[in-house]
Amino acid sequence: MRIAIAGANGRMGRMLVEAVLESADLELVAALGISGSPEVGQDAGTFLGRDTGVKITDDLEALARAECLIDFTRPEGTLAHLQACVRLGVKCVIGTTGFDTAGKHAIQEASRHIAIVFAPNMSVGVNAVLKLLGMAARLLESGYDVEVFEAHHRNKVDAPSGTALAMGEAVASAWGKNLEDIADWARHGHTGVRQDGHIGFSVARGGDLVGDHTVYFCGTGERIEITHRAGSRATYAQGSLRAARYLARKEKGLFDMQDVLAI
Ligand SMILES: NC(=O)C1=CN([C@@H]2O[C@H](COP(=O)(O)OP(=O)(O)OC[C@H]3O[C@@H](n4cnc5c(N)ncnc54)[C@H](OP(=O)(O)O)[C@@H]3O)[C@@H](O)[C@H]2O)C=CC1
Ligand SMILES: O=C(O)C1=N[C@H](C(=O)O)C[C@H](O)C1
Repeated sequence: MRIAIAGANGRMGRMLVEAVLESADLELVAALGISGSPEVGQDAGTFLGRDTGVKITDDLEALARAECLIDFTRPEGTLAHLQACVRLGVKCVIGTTGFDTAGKHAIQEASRHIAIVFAPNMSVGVNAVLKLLGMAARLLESGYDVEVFEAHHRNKVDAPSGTALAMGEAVASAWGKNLEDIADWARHGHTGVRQDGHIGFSVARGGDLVGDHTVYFCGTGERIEITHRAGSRATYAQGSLRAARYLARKEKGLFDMQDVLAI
């Protein structure tokens, strides 16, 4: 399968370039960077000391060479790339987080024309946790306060993480609620007592932390903690390649990692 990678000089982009180069069934055919970035014009494998023959380019027409784009950039970048994918008939794996409602709607709209996997976390472990959370939330609906905590590296720009939001949504949906209606996004000063049935969020940023998520179910005299810790971005890269291979069999439609993993 012919793969393009957007944000090829980013943290995830580099993991993906390396993972594609190491896989026997995938071929790197294009690497996108943004205009003005010092890496544009360099070989996509320069950071590995390798010559791949694929130069990082800011020309979206390079996508025409690919069957599938893997995009871990920023919402505005992903949406621009997605327009080119629709025009050129290229499938898309979207790992970018931080979309607003209009952005999510644009992805849904694009999926009427091309096949897309869109997921805030590509790791198998996190997607298994999302399933476990639905079960825990149903068992612990009454008498338990749910709190979602996430911690990431100092360069992350969106909060709470897309994964933390998906975890909150998994609990809210098991309770038959909309997350927006029951989320406590932050607390500061005289907050008053905690409201029953709400989901609290808290966020830490520091150093090079890859990504930790914990959901607490706090009851009387006990608490349950469901935690996922990522030790390396390789887990996201491998999940993304799995998503691209899944799309090889799809013409159009919007899928998530639960679809890819059939869980
Ligand atoms: N779904 C998942 O499993 C995961 C999702 N993510 C998400 O992926 C995204 C990227 O994360 P990460 O790799 O750490 O971020 P980085 O900042 O390391 O990389 C972002 C890349 O996108 C490029 N970029 C920035 N703005 C634009 C734009 N407007 N248009 C096109 N390209 C742009 C950057 O170029 P330059 O450096 O030149 O500015 C860089 O190459 C985030 O939203 C993050 O939350 C991250 C890990 C796992
Ligand atoms: O920015 C990151 O690093 C990560 N972002 C994703 C998110 O927002 O959930 C996934 C993972 O936690 C790493």
